[in-house]
Amino acid sequence: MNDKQLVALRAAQYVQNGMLVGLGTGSTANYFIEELARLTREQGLRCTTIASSTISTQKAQSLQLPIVALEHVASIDLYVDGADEITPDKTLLKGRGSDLVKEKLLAKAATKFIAVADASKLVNHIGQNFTIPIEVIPFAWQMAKKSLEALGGVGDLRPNAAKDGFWITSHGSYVLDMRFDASIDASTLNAILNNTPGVVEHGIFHQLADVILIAQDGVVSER
Ligand SMILES: O=C[C@H](O)[C@H](O)[C@H](O)COP(=O)(O)O
Repeated sequence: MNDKQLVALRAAQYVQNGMLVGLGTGSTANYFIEELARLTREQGLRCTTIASSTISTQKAQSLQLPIVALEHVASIDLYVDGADEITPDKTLLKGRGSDLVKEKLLAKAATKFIAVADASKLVNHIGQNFTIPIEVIPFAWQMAKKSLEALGGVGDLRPNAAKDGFWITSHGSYVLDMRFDASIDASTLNAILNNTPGVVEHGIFHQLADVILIAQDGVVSER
């Protein structure tokens, strides 16, 4: 069993009968979805799920997990998702994929948000290994980019896979992938991005994770 699978299995132990459980997106979240399905099948666990992406919806449906749509729900019991970076103060960087908006809604709506990752995701500061994904309204991208450049941001629109156009998220946004000076702390950067007109959502998940589960060389630790 690899570390991503191990940590996902540990997160599944937090699921109790009757819970409404948010499903993240990515390879670690996929292991969690598979384990929920196994517990449902083999141990009679009863829970309802809500997915952060089309791909996680399809995965849950293919495993016969009960699923409800986001628009029917105001709060959930538990959300489990992976991350691209995790800092010592439990700030996450997410959004390598296309599903930031739903991921952050579920993270915020959850009574408990558990982030799950292998140790490769641990960093000292946000933006250490990846650019910050910033979803922008398509018609606002130039103005949003200029605002962020004035604050020291450097970056550009994410190209699509064929490199003949721009990446479109599941919410219909463009993505600015930007770097900022490492001296800007996550709290300040979070506030800057929250207050920039044209920004729909961004990949800094600050003060949202309640529990971080990290697996390293077959051992899971909680922080
Ligand atoms: O948008 C992508 C999500 O933030 C993922 O949770 C993140 O990229 C981690 O993915 P993985 O579990 O595949 O490492």
